[in-house]
Amino acid sequence: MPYLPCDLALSEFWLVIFYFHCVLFPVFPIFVDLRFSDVNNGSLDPSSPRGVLDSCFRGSESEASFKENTTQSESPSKSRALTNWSRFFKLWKKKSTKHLRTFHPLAMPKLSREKSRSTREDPDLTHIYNYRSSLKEFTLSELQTATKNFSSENLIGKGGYAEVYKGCLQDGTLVAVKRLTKGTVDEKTCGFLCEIGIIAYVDHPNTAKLVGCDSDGIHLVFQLSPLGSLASILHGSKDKPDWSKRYRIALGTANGLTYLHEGCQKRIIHRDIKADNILLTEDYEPQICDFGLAKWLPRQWTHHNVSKFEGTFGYFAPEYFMHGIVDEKTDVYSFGVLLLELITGRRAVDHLQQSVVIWAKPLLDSNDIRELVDPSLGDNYDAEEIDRAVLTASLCIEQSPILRPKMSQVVILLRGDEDNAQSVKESQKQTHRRTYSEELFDAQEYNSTRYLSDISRFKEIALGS
Ligand SMILES: Nc1ncnc2c1ncn2[C@@H]1O[C@H](COP(=O)(O)OP(=O)(O)OP(=O)(O)O)[C@@H](O)[C@H]1O
Repeated sequence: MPYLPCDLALSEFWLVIFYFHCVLFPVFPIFVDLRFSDVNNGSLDPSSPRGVLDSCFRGSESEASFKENTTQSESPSKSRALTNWSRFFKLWKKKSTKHLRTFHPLAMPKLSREKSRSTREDPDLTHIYNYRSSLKEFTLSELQTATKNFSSENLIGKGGYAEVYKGCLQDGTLVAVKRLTKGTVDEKTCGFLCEIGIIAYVDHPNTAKLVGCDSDGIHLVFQLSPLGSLASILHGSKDKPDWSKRYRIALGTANGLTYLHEGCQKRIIHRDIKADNILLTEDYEPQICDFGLAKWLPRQWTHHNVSKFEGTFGYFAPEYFMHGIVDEKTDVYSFGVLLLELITGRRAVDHLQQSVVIWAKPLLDSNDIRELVDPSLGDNYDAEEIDRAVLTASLCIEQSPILRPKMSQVVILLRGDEDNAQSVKESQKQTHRRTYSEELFDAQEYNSTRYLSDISRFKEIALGS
């Protein structure tokens, strides 16, 4: 999977976007909304663990919020989305009562600050241990013993920033030891603190379980996920999961994301939802991992602006790659791409660098379920679950964020939970709260053709194809 390097800095990226707009779409000045929207600078919430990490990040990014504007205009894409919503409610009436065991994210207890038992001197780690007194501190030699000195036979995963080794602790517990490999010492420390600051705080059955870390700050120790990542079983093995497992993975991931967005005391945007970052327990319960790019978002901020493009091409929401905007809806978009992977069995971007969104969009619009569904599933799937998943995916990848559901609505949509149907309907009727990115898209009269063409152009530039 092509990974967009962090060194694709915003300045270079704007050159690319400038090229789009000057050469391809000269009539739309892209900066217009940035200048004319009511943008206020926010400040870091000192109570957030991100505040602890402030010094690492201050100056590299900016955050902004704006006054909400409730006016909106109809666009072809909005009416198509409304059709999707009404298709969904029709489908709902057909009734599906089959429910998988799920965890209600909002039912999870919220973490409270416990009195620090830590005597550690590092203030950042002490702060983190305040949240999770159960975290263990390992010595490097303990981790070396556990992983057979980080031998290649224990290497189970490699990402853009880290290598992950299988390990066995002295008490027999199997763990995954993530060793940060890329960057300078300062960058590694930053990455480590950023990830641990969030992963130590979250606690949900559908998020990865941190066991501890080392005192040098370059190793994170997680519970081992015996099946590895979703990417490895969906794309890397002949024994692909059947539909009921895929459905369980979709629902569990949606629950985990709902918890991050709506169930935690702080809003957490993951920013790198993809098949490689969904780990699986032996009963195919998904666990979201890799919080290296995750962000806290104070409640009063509508969005966050990034100055560096990080993440994985194929999962980027249009407002992210066009304007660097990050909010819950950028995660919803990535989840929609993940859902398409589960339905179609295709990669977000395949070896021919074809995007699953570009491939699936016409089929989603014509509701061509037969063509969409992974041929390897044959007819072995629950048609109602597939219908719900297809509709949910098409809503999640809407180009305009306002038309994408919130993650809690995604859970309701996927479950086909009749009891909550009314509340989703009601929330759809409510006045839409416009986000900054929606203003941008309306101003540009962004349409489906331009959306697909921008994705294609971006793909060409990012992947050099
Ligand atoms: N707890 C775990 N159990 C089993 N395998 C794991 C575990 N954690 C990570 N892995 C494997 O290691 C891979 C890389 O891990 P991770 O995504 O955390 O690294 P990263 O360098 O931060 O990746 P990215 O490039 O996406 O930022 C995962 O895709 C997965 O295959």
